[in-house]
Amino acid sequence: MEQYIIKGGRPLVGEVTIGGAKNAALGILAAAIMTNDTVTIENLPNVRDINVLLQAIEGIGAKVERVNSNIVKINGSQIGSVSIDYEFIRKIRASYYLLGALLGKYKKAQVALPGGCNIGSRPIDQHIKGFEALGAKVNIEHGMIDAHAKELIGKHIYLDVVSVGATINIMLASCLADGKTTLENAAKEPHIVDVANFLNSMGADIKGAGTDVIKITGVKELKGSEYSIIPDQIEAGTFMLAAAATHGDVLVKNVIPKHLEAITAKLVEIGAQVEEFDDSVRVVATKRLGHTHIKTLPYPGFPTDMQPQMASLLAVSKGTSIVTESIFENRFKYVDELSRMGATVKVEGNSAIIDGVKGLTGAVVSAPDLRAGAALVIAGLVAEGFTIVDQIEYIERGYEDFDEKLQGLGARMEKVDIEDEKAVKKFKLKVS
Ligand SMILES: CC(=O)N[C@H]1[C@@H](OP(=O)(O)OP(=O)(O)OC[C@H]2O[C@@H](n3ccc(=O)[nH]c3=O)[C@H](O)[C@@H]2O)O[C@H](CO)[C@@H](O)[C@@H]1O
Ligand SMILES: C=C(OP(=O)(O)O)C(=O)O
Repeated sequence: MEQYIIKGGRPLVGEVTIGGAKNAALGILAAAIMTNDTVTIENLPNVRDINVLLQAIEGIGAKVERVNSNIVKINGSQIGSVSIDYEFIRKIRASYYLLGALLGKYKKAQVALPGGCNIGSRPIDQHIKGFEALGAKVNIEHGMIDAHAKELIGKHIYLDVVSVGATINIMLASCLADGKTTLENAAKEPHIVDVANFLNSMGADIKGAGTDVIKITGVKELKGSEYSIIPDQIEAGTFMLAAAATHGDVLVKNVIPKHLEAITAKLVEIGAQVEEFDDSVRVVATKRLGHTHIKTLPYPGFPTDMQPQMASLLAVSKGTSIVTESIFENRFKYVDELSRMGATVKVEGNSAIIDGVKGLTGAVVSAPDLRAGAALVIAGLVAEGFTIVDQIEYIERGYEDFDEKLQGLGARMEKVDIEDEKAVKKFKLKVS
């Protein structure tokens, strides 16, 4: 087990390059097994969730060749099983995409119920509603979802809630169905568009991704493709907020500035400077920033996956901010940890009321989930003294080389073994 040790109090300065989007990559890897040809995927983030999904795909017989840490070739022609029952697959959310992909290709699939971050109850009724509308029978037994159909037939499907996962899953299953599927009240996140673009590059016929009505005309088969995944909006946003919180000056490279608008707008509102270039953004903060109110919403609203990191920034900004979480009911688990570092935050219902303090002090804290973990690292970078963040396996689910990228911006932090007291002492000596 590893942990981060951080000596805070230094502005982040320099350039950082953002990797491929985890949440697009998960849908794309599942889609890749839907053809019997070879698919090459570039700009794949080398993070834990992706590696778990690749192992699952290999486990059912697909050929997975890692060309390097960010390029993979996948061939799904030898898939011998449609049953994914690995203990580890339950740890990731996106295992559910194998349901849509296998159901679309083989008209049957059995996948363990998904895991992912424990940020709320996270039902999958809309995925099931979509599969059933296409003609599948879906049963849940012994922790497994079983879906099968004689044939899948395109339908008009209206999602009762805007769901990223259900939108992608229904796109996956319906692109090999007979006839046309119209998906209304679809999610519009950039990763939805990326998965649709990838499927179209394989020969699918999907129109309207990025709007709330997606039309999918089924095709007989999909073919091989070479595809590069879009940059990770959330990784980029995390570095933008870390730059602002530490009063730094960071050029965040390899991004699509349009995808970052909700974050940029809030940063500008509280007094940071944000300069947009073609494929990078520069964030500069020279003084303590101001307060604002945030409400998480589906894209293009403020992303729930940026809510904890924004709370860390507002915890050290001037004035009172209110952060309202409207997507998941249990996404404030980091608040107690932030309070241990001196933040003044009170949770009332689905809002956190943050009274900004001048500074934080380092403490030993635990990452309760992926983005909350990133938020605690931001707090540690700001805090006076040493912060230890443990349970970093959550952070590594979604951030590639997080410690190394932050070190590249001047952060004094290291990843050390939790048992290795000498390493902690050595780090403390080095930075004192
Ligand atoms: C792997 C992945 O891409 N994860 C992202 C995905 O999660 P995920 O796909 O799980 O999130 P959804 O967009 O599906 O969830 C949105 C809301 O809809 C509800 N809901 C969802 C499905 C369903 O069948 N029934 C239902 O009620 C959820 O409880 C939640 O309140 O989108 C979330 C919202 O942007 C992000 O925080 C996650 O990082
Ligand atoms: C919540 C997240 O991931 P998952 O849906 O895989 O738990 C996330 O990426 O912030």
